[in-house]
Amino acid sequence: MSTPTPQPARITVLISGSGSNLGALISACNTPALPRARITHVISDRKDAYGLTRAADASIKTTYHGIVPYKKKYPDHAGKSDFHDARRAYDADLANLVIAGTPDIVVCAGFMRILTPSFLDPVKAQAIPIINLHPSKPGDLIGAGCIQRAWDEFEANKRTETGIMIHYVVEEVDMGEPIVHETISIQGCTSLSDLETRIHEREHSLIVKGTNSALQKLSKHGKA
Ligand SMILES: Nc1nc2c(c(=O)[nH]1)N[C@@H](CN(C=O)c1ccc(C(=O)N[C@@H](CCC(=O)O)C(=O)O)cc1)CN2
Ligand SMILES: NCC(=O)N[C@@H]1O[C@H](COP(=O)([O-])[O-])[C@@H](O)[C@H]1O
Repeated sequence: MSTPTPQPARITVLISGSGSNLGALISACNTPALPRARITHVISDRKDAYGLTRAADASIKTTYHGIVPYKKKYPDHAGKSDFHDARRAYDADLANLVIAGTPDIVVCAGFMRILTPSFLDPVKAQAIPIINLHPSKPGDLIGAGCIQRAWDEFEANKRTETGIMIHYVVEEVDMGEPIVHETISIQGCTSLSDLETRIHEREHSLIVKGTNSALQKLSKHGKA
């Protein structure tokens, strides 16, 4: 009896912006860099994210999942500044959206929302790993705006390098186990834009390498 051909790994990608890293993943699918893989769903929290266009142009299912209806349904109470209830309801519905697509893995590629346990727990219960691209070395800069902060510290002679990493997503933001990471020298950059270009160029190969590494780990455990 012949061995059945393994089905391609199903990838869901979360985005918020241009989607150049999504584009790198789309181009890499079913090449030696990312074999037997296909992106089956792209979800954005921003309606104007150009990444949605990149996905549609590649005939990939897209969903816009915005926060505004949740903020309207759960108005802030007692001055809760970061709208806990709205965020939890948003994340619970995002988890349902993701799970319905039966992915083998979720990749955050410039997804600019902090994910709460209302998302993390249901997805983890389905044994779906979540990984994230972050423009910093492990344990260095945390959160949004890290490229700007690295540039500001370089200009203040407080650092000469930064980095990029792909890491597993856990509740503590940007503190999940690194999968792959690279150090990037800032020396020679003459502007923030220079540094952003240098970082983006290196991210596009790292996100493919990190996604493939996470999928290989899954297949070793017979999950993908
Ligand atoms: N629980 C986790 N959620 C997310 C992680 C993570 O590691 N754990 N990684 C991020 C991506 N990310 C950095 O890599 C990141 C993105 C956004 C923010 C943030 O402060 N977002 C604000 C909203 C900002 C905005 O609307 O412009 C917020 O959510 O209040 C921090 C880190 C993906 N999520
Ligand atoms: N904290 C997360 C974060 O800052 N992510 C950053 O968002 C950009 C997405 O670019 P893209 O939309 O062109 O792929 C990337 O530079 C990535 O490092």
